[in-house]
Amino acid sequence: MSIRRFWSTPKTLGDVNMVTEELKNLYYKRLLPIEKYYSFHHFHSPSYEDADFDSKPMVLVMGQYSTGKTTFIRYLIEEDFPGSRVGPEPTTDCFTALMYGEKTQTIPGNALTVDPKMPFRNLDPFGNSFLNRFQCVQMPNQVLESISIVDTPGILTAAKRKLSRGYDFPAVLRWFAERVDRIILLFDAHKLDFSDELTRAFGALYGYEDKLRVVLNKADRVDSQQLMRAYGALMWSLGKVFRTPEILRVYIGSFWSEPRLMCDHYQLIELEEEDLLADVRNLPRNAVVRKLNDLVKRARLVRAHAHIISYLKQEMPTIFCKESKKHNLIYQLPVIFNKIQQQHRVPAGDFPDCTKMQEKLLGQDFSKFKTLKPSLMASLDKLLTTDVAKLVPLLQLQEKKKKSLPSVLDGEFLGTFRREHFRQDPFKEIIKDDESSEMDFDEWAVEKYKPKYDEIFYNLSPRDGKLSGTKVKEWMTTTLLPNSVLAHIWRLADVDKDGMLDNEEFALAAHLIEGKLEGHWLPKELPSHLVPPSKQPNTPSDASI
Ligand SMILES: Nc1ncnc2c1ncn2[C@@H]1O[C@H](COP(=O)(O)OP(=O)(O)OP(=O)(O)O)[C@@H](O)[C@H]1O
Ligand SMILES: [Ca+2]
Repeated sequence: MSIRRFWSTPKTLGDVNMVTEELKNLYYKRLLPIEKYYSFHHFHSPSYEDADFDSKPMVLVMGQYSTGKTTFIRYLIEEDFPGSRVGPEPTTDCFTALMYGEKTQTIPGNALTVDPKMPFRNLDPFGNSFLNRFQCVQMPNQVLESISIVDTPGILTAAKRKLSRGYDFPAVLRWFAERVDRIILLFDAHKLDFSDELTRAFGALYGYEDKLRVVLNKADRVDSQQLMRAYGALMWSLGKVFRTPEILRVYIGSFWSEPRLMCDHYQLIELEEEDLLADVRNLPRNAVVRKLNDLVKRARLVRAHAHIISYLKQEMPTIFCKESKKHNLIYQLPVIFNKIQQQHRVPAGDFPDCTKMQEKLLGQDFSKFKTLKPSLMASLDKLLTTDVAKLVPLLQLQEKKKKSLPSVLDGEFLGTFRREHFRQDPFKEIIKDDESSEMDFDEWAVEKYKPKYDEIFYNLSPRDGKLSGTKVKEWMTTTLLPNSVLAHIWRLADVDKDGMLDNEEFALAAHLIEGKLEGHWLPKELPSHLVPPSKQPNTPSDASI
């Protein structure tokens, strides 16, 4: 795809910025003072900073070890990234944030937390053992121009987890879950497994179910009967840990750029892939709405928190028995939650997890807590009612503008061929037995294989010397390569962009497919020695200098 090509263009940026600026303004003016006043950051989550509002939409990829997280990311960004390792055993032991950068570089966790331009400053409290396992890889990748992606260490089964990680893994996941736009949770259809660490990690996602997309990966490795069983088991287990399993969308697929195994549900996999990629593609468009949602969610939690803290303060005796009263209050917290709900009409869903709150309260001196400050609460109510409502027309305006943009999807080759695939490796690898080719324009690298490709070409009965997209697609899909890869090959091969292939272009397509099946990378753009002779620009002699 170059996935990027389907994302909003900078034309809408003005409005996006307007809404973002307004969100920042609301946060700093209305929310932050209350957060500070009631020590919200200590209990729940660090304060937002500019970078939290300004950063690109982020996708968190998580799941049990070896479910194909790193492979999935490589597939999304259509190239390999520094430090990535793929293998059957637990391989990734780092959180890696993949972000756009002019040049490829790796920034270690400790440096990231001091960079105000990065949205990672307040990861600091997770300590050194985490920061040593956190890094950012910047690279000039087209997909990363629109989104950032976070690769996470695989979640281990109890048997594999001999050593603890040395940092609060679920808490780190929660930190990311709060800030990202999408959480992609991978399962292996072949080896479905629910460990205790996994269940604990789910706790970290509590309240962010709306961002979650579940993937049942490697679905081509099992037959339909096994797939049905795996799907059923997955839904059952998810139902036990999530409050609203029915809204969870599960995508069945095999997300990598290798040929798939032929199976009864092959077509389903293609459709699901299309759906999930469309979802990811739409993230930049929905990013502002997501930020608004998260701000509202946070404001509601802040409101509940302010009521809890001030209630506790009010119940504390001034002089005697402070400790015993404190313990009593902590014990009664569920009842207190109930009271606040009724007295102040705070919805039950706005409250934090009671057990976690009890744990946090243990170490606190309640007498230092603050009482309810009406002016702050009024400001918060204003945020939740009028201020947010004022932003809606801005969002709609933005929505309208988007629709008027010419859809880049138009004119794209065939419905399902929306993605193309490119890799960074030097293309000469593909023509490995052509080492002698010293960029000689007279010699087309595909020429010597052309007769065998011609045979296929003429067998497909071209009309007026050309094959239509539909016919070529039919033939291409017999290779079982994912559509994303085939669409990229199509883009490279249809040199004159007329939506059809002549015999030279077809030979080129077939040559690229063969190279891919042999395990070589595809080039991003067509190198000149692969451009068919009839499509070569005019002879070099009249090229201007
Ligand atoms: N769609 C797929 N179909 C079949 N095999 C796959 C698929 N995706 C990945 N694999 C294989 O599964 C193994 C694990 O892949 P990968 O290392 O990407 O997983 P991971 O979730 O990142 O693992 P870890 O948690 O250990 O980092 C690799 O051997 C990889 O080749
Ligand atoms: Ca990995």
